[in-house]
Amino acid sequence: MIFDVLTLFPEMFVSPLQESILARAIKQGLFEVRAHNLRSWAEGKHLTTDDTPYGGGDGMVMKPEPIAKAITELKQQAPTAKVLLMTPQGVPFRQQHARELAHEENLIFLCGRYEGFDERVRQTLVDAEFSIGDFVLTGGELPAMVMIDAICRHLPGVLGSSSSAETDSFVDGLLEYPQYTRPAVFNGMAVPDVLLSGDHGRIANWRREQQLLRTLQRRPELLEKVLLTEQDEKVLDLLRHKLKT
Ligand SMILES: Nc1nonc1C(=O)N1CCN(Cc2ccccn2)CC1
Repeated sequence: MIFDVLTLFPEMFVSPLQESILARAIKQGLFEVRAHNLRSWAEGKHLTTDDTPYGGGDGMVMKPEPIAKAITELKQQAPTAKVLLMTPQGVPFRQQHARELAHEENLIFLCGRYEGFDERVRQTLVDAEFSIGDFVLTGGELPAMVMIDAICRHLPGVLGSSSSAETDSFVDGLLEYPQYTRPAVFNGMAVPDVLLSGDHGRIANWRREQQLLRTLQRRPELLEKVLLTEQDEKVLDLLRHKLKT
């Protein structure tokens, strides 16, 4: 997988990729991130990339020409690359998108600053628009890095053997169960006995119940979309009853 990023701040894509899992995966050649400065495709004495909005108003709008030139050039090397625009007006980015996008060979991320891009960029050059949440950031770089991180976890070999993206929160549509590690007692708080029992059937049931409880308490709306077994439904009825009392 090759991620191309078009940005005014390519340096923002250096240190997050020099640490931990992502750094190791890059070293192993599992994926590559190429951050390009949009200014390289700008014209004129000052290499202008933005201008004032037609119709007046505050802020600056990113000019269409440099972006069109950049995308055209990148697509010469990767004609099937999907162009993704980071914007608060985008589709809310979800785990399912991360899983699907991990199957692409090449993705091009368009990171905006200021008030965003000239609408003609969006209409003619962008394949999909994503938002990472209903809040306004200073630019599209962090959203692009968030998406790259989430997508990479689904690339073969990135998470290594010890864990898998298949057991993530949201994979089965439920929130994750609580995790514990040594010591067995910390500040007077003991690890639940079931986890020390060695009874893997009981542990699996306890973990599933904890997922259902946590999802019911924190994100009940997710339960509408989840495929639940009859056992799950029974547990949920009990939990709802307990929560009422
Ligand atoms: N939340 C988010 N999830 O994705 N992006 C954001 C986000 O807040 N921003 C701030 C505005 N930037 C500039 C901009 C504005 C409009 C159209 C395109 N670009 C983009 C990134």
